[in-house]
Amino acid sequence: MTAKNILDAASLAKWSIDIFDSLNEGLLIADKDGIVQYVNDQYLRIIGKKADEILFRKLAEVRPGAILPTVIKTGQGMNGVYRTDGKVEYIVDMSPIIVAGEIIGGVSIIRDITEVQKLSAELSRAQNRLRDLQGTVKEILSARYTFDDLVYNNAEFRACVTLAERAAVSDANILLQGESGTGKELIAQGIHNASARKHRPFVAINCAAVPVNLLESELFGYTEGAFTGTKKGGKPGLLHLADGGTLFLDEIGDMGNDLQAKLLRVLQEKRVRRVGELEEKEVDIRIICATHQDLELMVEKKNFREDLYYRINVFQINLPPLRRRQEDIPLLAHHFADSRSSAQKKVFKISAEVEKIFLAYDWPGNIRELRNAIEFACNVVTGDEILPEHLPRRILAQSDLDRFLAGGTLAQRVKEFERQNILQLLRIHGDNTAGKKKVAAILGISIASLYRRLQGTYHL
Ligand SMILES: Nc1ncnc2c1ncn2[C@@H]1O[C@H](COP(=O)(O)OP(=O)(O)OP(=O)(O)O)[C@@H](O)[C@H]1O
Repeated sequence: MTAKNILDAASLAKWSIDIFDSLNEGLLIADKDGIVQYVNDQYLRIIGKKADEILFRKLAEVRPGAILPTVIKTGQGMNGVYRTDGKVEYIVDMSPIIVAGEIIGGVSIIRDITEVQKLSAELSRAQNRLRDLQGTVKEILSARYTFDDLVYNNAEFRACVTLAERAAVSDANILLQGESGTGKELIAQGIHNASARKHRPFVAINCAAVPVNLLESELFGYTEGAFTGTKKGGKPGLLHLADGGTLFLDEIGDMGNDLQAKLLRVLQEKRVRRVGELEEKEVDIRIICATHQDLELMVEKKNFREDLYYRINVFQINLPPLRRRQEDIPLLAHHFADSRSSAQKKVFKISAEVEKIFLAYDWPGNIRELRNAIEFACNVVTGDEILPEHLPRRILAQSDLDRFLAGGTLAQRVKEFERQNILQLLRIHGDNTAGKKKVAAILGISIASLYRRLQGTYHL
C-alpha cells in the first residue's frame, strides 16, 4: 500500500503545503486567472516581499513583467529564465498546471543565484590571482644543478669550485664574476643545493633583462592600488618569495642606483616592505650576485655603490673564461655530445679535426657557445661524426682565418687550397675508389696525382 492511499484529501493537501514550505527553491502557484494562491517563504525571501503584498493578488499587477500569466495562457512551460530584482539575481522555471486536459493554473519555481554569482566572481578573482602568482613563481627555480654536474679538470676552475663549496656552508653573501656563459648560474645553484637552505626556494632574476622601472616591483612586490596599473590583491616580491632560501641576482651591475640603496637596506635590516605598504616583513635570505662587469672598477667610477659592493662581496669567486680552460674544451664538448646522444637516441662523435678547431677558437660566448655549437652540429650532421662543415659559421670563419694567417709560404698555401678542394669534392662524390676516380676526372688529373695532392707529397 502506498502513502498516497493512506492519506485522505485534506491530509494530503496539508502534507503538500508542508513540503512546499520546506523547499530550498522559491515556489509560487497562481490560478488560471493569474491570481496568486500560494507562495512559500523562500520565494518571498528571494524577491524581498511580504506575503500580503502578493498573496491573492493578480500576479501581473504585483510583479510587472511576470511571465507566468503567459505560461498559464499558452500552456507552454519555460525553464531557466534569468531575472533580476534589485540586487537579487535568480533563475525561474515555469509550468502550467494541467488537470484533465484543462489549464487550471501555473507554478513558478525560482532559485537565487546571487550567491552563485558572488562565488563565481570570487572564483574568477582567485583564478586571476593564481595566474599572477604563477607568473611570479615561474622565476622560482628549484635549483636543478649540484656541484656534481660541473664538468672540469682545469686547476683554476677547480679552485673556484673549492671556494664555492666553502662559501656554501657559510651563510655569507657571494659575488660571482666571469664572462657570460662561464657557468655563474650553475655555480649559484650548486651553492644553494650544498647549503642548509637547499629545501627552501632558489629564486633567480636577471637584473639586465627586467626594465629598470619594473625591477623594483619585481623584487619588492606591491600592494593593490600602490600605483596605477597594479594587479588586484597586489603582488608579492621575489624578496618575499625567496624567504628562507637563496636569491640569485644575475647582472647586478645593471641595477640602478636607487634600487641599489633599497637592496642595501634589505641586506642591513633583513626587512622588506612592499611598494605602497606601511608594514615591513622580516626576511631571511642569502644573496648570490653575479656579473660579467668589473664591479670594483664600477665602484671606482662611482657607477656602483661601494657600501653595497662590500655587502655582497663577502666571498668573491672569479670564474675563468673557457679559453683559459683549454683542457676542459674537449671534455665539455664530449659531455655535450653525449647529452645529445642520449636525448636524440643516436650516437654523436666529435672528429679530431673539430677538436683542433675548438682548441684554436677563442670562445667569446664561453661554455654556452660551446654547448650551442654542439647542439647545432648534432642537428646538421646526417651521419654520426661531427666534421668541421657541421659547425656554426662563426666558429668556422675564425678557424679559416687562423689557418689563413698561419698558412705559411705561397707554395704551402696553394697545396692546402688544392687539398681542401679535393676533400670537398670527395665529400660530395664519395670518399671511395669510384668517388676518387670521378673527382680526378673532374679535376683533369690522374688518380695517382690526386693521392699525391691529398698527401701533399708533390712539388708545385
Ligand atoms: N662546468 C660546467 N659543466 C657543464 N656545463 C656547464 C658548466 N658551466 C656551464 N655549463 C653550461 O653552460 C651554460 C651557461 O652556464 P650559465 O648559465 O651558468 O652561465 P652564466 O655565467 O650564468 O651566463 P650569463 O652570465 O650569460 O647568465 C649552461 O647551459 C650550463 O649548463
